[in-house]
Amino acid sequence: SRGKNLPPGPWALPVIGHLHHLIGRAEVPHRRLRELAQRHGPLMLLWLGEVPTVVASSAEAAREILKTNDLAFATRPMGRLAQLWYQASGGGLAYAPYGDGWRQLRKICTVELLSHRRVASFRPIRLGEVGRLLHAIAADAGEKKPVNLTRRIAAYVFAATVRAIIGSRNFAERDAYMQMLKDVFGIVPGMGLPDLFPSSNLAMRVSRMPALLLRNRSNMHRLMDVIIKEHQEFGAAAGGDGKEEDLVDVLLRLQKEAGFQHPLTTENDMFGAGSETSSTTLIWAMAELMRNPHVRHKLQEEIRQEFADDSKVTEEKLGNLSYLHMVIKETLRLHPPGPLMVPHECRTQCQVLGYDVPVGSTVLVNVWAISRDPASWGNTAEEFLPERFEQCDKDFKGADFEFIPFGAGRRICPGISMALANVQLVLAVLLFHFDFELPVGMSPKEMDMTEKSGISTELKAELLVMAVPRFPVPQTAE
Ligand code: HEM
Repeated sequence: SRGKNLPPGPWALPVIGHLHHLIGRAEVPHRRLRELAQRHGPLMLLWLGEVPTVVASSAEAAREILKTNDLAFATRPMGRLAQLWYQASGGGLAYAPYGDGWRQLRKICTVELLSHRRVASFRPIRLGEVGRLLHAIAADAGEKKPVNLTRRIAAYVFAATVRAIIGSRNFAERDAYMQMLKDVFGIVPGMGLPDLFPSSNLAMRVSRMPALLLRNRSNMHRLMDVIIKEHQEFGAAAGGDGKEEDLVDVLLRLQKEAGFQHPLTTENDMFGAGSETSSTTLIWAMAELMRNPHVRHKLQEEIRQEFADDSKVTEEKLGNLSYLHMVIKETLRLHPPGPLMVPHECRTQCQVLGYDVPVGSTVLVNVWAISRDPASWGNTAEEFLPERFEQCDKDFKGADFEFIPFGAGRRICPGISMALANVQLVLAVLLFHFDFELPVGMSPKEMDMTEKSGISTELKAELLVMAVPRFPVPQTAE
């Protein structure tokens, strides 16, 4: 650090560095990091065990990292757990080091897998699965029992994602796969012992995470291998029977056509990044709507007016629902599923807010703190107030860095269209077909909104509601 102007931070201890400020605390890491930033400033340097970690907690700091110095921060830190998870595949897309391999995968993702055209081609899948979701809720309502929205929504998103990726609902051991994904997503990146003390073999041996990751990795790969073999044997779905290609078909085709080395390593990323984040967003949105009945009623009125003549929701008209879009933005502002984004790493010497950022340091952007900063959002920053988006035209590309739930710059989330297609549709159909109430005896103010920490930050308690059918649920074609 000699001669360097390093970012400030709280007091540190030998060996563990600043870990005592984070570990063993009741708060989830992004909340604790905001408290520290309020005392030490919008750019801090923390030693998390052996790992120098720079934490950005203001829109200005985020802009300098993700725009001004985008290239210097374009890579990801590959901790020991990520190395175990990805092994020879080199980081899938989400953890690939910046370079040709990442560029190739990223292009495939944006042009082939997650383009607007591809997302539109999955419309029949979404409609089919949304039909199942509505029927399941109608059945719960018929029996006058509470609907477990957390489970129902997670099952919808997972099924829609599985079908987009493998082309079928028939996925051997799908519940087991879903649970394995949940376990893996429960690990906060960079916070496991082996990541905090990468030079220590003892850390690797005493942590239970390596065994959990290895077990889940080999089971998930075994299941995916069966699917890939089936696709190879029976050919692409698009081969003549008029069915759209699924994502495994596309990857296999590209690998054959261009001899790519990497493509087949992205499918687990797609399952994880695609399903956990979208279902987390939907559950937070429904929880906020239950806590704020006036917002729910206003949104319901907009949706019912738009679709009154059709007696069902159609995707083509979702673009007309301006209040729905405000509700989704407000949900992602207060509850970004990745509150600390996905970690970046500093590759070359550079300055942020006038401080020198050490080469090789892990960089966390506290998106959660930034999107609740009163300097940008005023004294209502902690409230759920979708109308605030009426006055400002913030989009998801993070132009002013006050609102970056999908990140920004080169590594911005490539799945925005896919995520929004699911979130918009599910919210619109639920609120069109049903009225929702909290179970008897529970008031909106009493709802437990505690967060559960993990790669994506979910609502800790399961969301239980009473559903009352208003418009008949359509028969699905399936
Ligand atoms: C509401 C839903 C979602 C949210 C809030 C979200 C958020 C994010 C964030 C914050 C990042 C890191 C950006 C950065 O480091 O600058 C990211 C990366 C990524 N997301 Fe998403 N995401 C969502 C849905 C999806 C979906 C549906 C997919 C794909 C099916 C997806 C695929 C990815 C991938 C592959 C990356 C890594 C990109 C790279 O490193 O180049 N995400 N996402």
